[in-house]
Amino acid sequence: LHAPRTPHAAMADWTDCLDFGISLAKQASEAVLTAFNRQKEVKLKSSPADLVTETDQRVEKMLISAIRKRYPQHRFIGEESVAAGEPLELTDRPTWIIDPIDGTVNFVHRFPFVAISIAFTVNKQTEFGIVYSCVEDKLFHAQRGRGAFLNGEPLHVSGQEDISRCVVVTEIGAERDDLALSTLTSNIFRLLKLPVHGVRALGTAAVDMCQVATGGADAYYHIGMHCWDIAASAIIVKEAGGVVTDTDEFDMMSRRVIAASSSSVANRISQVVRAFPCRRDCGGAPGANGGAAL
Ligand SMILES: O=P(O)(O)O[C@H]1[C@H](O)[C@@H](O)[C@H](O)[C@@H](O)[C@@H]1O
Ligand SMILES: [Mg+2]
Ligand SMILES: [Mg+2]
Repeated sequence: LHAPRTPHAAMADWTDCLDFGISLAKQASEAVLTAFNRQKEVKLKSSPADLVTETDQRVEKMLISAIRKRYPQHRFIGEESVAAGEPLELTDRPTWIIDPIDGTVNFVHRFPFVAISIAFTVNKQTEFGIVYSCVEDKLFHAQRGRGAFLNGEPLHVSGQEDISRCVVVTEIGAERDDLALSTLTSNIFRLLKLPVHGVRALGTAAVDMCQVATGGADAYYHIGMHCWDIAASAIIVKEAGGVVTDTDEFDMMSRRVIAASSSSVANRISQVVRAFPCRRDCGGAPGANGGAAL
């Protein structure tokens, strides 16, 4: 059952790729910070709140070309490459899942939470994740089975089991249609009425989710994000002892996620939070879940 399904899995240790990914994330952060206070040319993607800048595109190209030069056989899923028409397909091949700037709205507004998010999968299993919160200079990373770290210090979730003692992080993404907005705002209303201690949103899914790994938040949920927003932070939460789920198994392509300090908190959130229909990023049946509980 555990025999490698492809020759790639025979190379059990991906530390060289992780170290290279971390060095690239630091390089990319320099480019993001150089542009952070400068005038930006902003383009729209899926909605008036889904922005992209030349820096997003340039950073992603830099990351992919550097990785391709070192690992020519590897595959890529990059937010801006997909936006430019590249196919979004996760295979068994070693794959880098890249969000060059997570929090582009923040980047455009100089709201100081922007991150580079890089995940790496083999046989569709995440081997490591890197989230670099550039302005904060906080490098989160995790390697499968080897723990989660913030600037080299080990991370552990809060372990909170009581939803009424939780700080919950979420995002109101780029959707501006009535169904999405009424679903998302009523989710926040129901959580606050439980009550929970607080609801927070930093404007970057990756950094939001890493707060669960630090114990600074106790849960995170999001509907409508994409695989590149959360692929890296998902393994960081899991390696910090947290739970990452959806209705059942976590499926990074489903565009729904719950990350929590404990399964009891994850279960409570899945009872309270409702989803709206989202087309899957790839694979499986088209996104169902029209407003049902997660
Ligand atoms: O900034 P990007 O990479 O586009 O990702 C954000 C997404 O676009 C928003 O819809 C979400 O609300 C944010 O949490 C993501 O970080
Ligand atoms: Mg993103
Ligand atoms: Mg992005």
